[in-house]
Amino acid sequence: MPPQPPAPPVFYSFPDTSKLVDSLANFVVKAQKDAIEKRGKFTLALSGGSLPNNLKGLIGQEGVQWDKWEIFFCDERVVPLDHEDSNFRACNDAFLSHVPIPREQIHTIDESLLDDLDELSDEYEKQLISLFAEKNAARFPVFDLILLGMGPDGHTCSLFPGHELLLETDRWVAYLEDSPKPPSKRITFTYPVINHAYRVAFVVAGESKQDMLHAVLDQPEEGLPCSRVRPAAPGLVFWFADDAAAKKASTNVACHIPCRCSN
Ligand SMILES: O=C1O[C@H](COP(=O)(O)O)[C@@H](O)[C@H](O)[C@H]1O
Repeated sequence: MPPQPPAPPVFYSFPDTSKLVDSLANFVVKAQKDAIEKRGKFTLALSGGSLPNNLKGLIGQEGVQWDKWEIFFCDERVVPLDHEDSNFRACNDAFLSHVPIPREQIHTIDESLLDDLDELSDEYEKQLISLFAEKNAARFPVFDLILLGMGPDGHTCSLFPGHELLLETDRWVAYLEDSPKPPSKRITFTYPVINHAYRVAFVVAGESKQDMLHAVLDQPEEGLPCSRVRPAAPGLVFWFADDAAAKKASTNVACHIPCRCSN
């Protein structure tokens, strides 16, 4: 059977971020229920930036099996975990420290390797291998859900427009020393990881994202970092956007209404 084309993105827009936060929480609770029923655990990758605050709707949610969650970070700044630039710290302050996920199931970079980016990214990749290779030596890690942001310049994770890492097809975790957005040293998932997830959800809010969201949805041929997120079928891409960000977004997306996510 020929490979299935990726399904069109499912696009949810909301009048304000509080409704986006509630709907995102419902979506994640459903995704973790589905994953745990089918695979006994929930593997989730988190971004930094504006995403952590949008996860607050999960705090105190009923029916969540936190002890079965495994957390990775889609990208991380090469700084100590308590540094103000750390994506772990941002997620921990806003969300992780408020829910009972065992700390050993929150996979962070090895702070002893901050001076060696090659070793640092290799070690983080080994953490991925040890979690996912349990499953008959998977060729790629298959996350149940990857939550992504989108910068005003179109970057996602630490994959920036025009950067050579957009073409990385071998390493699962790569490093860069020339991030146009400070800090300059980062590690990041690559598309082989992102595009093997069961579900990927972008969370985008604010007027500053308007033009880029329009470009990503309406000019996919531009090859912007977010446009390159096309999980292999049956992987699904979801967009959670507030109306401020969605103002210029395309009308030809699968769903363009504020709704409680049932997916
Ligand atoms: O630097 C980063 O930026 C992106 C986007 O951040 P946002 O604040 O525009 O949502 C973020 O997803 C990534 O994790 C972070 O390292």
